[in-house]
Amino acid sequence: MTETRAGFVALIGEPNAGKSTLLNRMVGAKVSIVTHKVQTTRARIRGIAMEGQAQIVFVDTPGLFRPRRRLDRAMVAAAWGGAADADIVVLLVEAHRGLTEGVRSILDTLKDRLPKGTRVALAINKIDRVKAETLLALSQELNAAYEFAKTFMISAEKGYGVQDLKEWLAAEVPAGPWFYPEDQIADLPMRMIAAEVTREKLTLRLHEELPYQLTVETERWEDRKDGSARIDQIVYVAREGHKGIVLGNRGETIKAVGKAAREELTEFLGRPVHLFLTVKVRPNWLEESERYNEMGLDFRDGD
Ligand SMILES: Nc1nc2c(ncn2[C@@H]2O[C@H](COP(=O)(O)OP(=O)(O)OP(=O)(O)O)[C@@H](O)[C@H]2O)c(=O)[nH]1
Repeated sequence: MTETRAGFVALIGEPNAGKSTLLNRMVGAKVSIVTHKVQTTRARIRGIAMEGQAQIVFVDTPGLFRPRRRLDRAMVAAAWGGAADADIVVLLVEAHRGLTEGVRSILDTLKDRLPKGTRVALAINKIDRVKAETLLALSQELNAAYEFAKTFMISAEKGYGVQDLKEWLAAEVPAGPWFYPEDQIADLPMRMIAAEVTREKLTLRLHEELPYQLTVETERWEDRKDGSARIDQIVYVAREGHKGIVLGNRGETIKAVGKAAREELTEFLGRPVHLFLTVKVRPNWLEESERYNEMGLDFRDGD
């Protein structure tokens, strides 16, 4: 039996570089809604891909751009947080835009901030939009600006080169046990999506009242014979007092949140959903959250 491998890979690049498209190609279509949520929740999202005996856990970071407002700074910090935790970083550069000022500033930040020894692969994306000569020149220019571990020419949209990149990542992640058992991977994205939908509805409903130490986990997911899905989730809060806020007067807040989340999930899944929400106090939430954060199972806002 071959040895198992597992590691974290951060996809970085300017906004619109194609990170979500690439992630979806490597992980599967199911995460697309999660990455769409990045824009609204500013959460760090991960998807998981298996390649042979390797488990690749992707960190899809919010777009890296020059910080202007305070919020932007928080987003950029969150993006770099993801990159610094990773075993391997993949920088996506758009073939038709080339070495832009934005890419230059990312390269500078990589030199300054990335822990020594973290390998960075270059993926020149959207190669379907340019001629071969342009590509070679661009690859040389970029490799002169940074010492990349490897250069890939890909089209995330059309799928060119994506398998090569995935196989390389699989070989590069450290040897070691998988972070997730194989049978959990299949529905993990769906569980994450479902938890994120409820989290979003809570945010919309509670605004600034929202206890910031709050997390939603999908405990159980049952696909029923009649085609519907039963989803059980737990909303964890850190204090007894927070429980009252989330429940609301006579439970009206949690009921409204559950209804809104159920409607969105029903629409997304295209079949009836029975959603059951329970609010629980978990005082040691903070310590645990670090663990969950590491595993990519948590969706708190970045600021
Ligand atoms: N022609 C072409 N278009 C692509 C390719 N990959 C991605 N795109 C398009 O580029 C646009 C941006 O792609 P996304 O995957 O959303 O980019 P992103 O990096 O996740 O963007 P942010 O979430 O804003 O950071 C979309 O319209 C994609 O369809 C490609 O290989 N070729």
